[in-house]
Amino acid sequence: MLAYPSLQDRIRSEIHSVIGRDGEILMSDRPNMPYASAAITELQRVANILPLNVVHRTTVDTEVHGQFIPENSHILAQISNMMKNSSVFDRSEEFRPERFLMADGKTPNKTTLEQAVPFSMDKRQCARESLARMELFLGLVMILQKYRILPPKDAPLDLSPIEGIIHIPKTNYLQMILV
Ligand code: HEM
Repeated sequence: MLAYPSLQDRIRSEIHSVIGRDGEILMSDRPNMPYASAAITELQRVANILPLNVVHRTTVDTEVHGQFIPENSHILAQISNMMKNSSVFDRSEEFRPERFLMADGKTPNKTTLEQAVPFSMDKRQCARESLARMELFLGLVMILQKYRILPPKDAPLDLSPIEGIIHIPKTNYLQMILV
């Protein structure tokens, strides 16, 4: 998002129209901020912190789309791969929050949303997904309400992650401009 200041401006104008420049953000404001919500989903799609899911195991012989998987197989689902390569994500390398909204710019797009699965899916999906989603929403809104974030002044922006079990951002000395 840092690489797209105009997109930040669009989110900020949505924030200001709902809670103003100095208002306090509440979770009950989220339904009125469809663009900010879509931008967070897009952020998690393109910059997912978990490159691979955790390992699962089949407890019975299983078949997925005609592919037989015997009992006791270890399964490592590639969440990031799905979010990059699913056919519902048109021009998937581009950062476009609009892909999670219908043409009216407000209604959530169920087709794309159901393929954005940073928290995995079904019974073992992230146990604190709702808490993480709250933290992401409140944190992002509180920052963008007050600041325009720009890339470092004297160095190139490096958005490539430190690779590991989870992806960690590299240090970048950002500019935070009060708006
Ligand atoms: C952006 C933040 C987060 C992401 C992307 C994320 C993602 C995930 C993923 C992909 C799994 C594995 C699901 C599976 O086995 O298929 C998981 C499991 C889990 N997560 Fe998160 N998580 C996040 C934040 C959190 C937070 C803040 C907490 C706790 C405060 C948490 C608690 C857990 C727990 C307890 C499990 C294990 C669930 C189980 O095996 O039944 N997560 N998470």
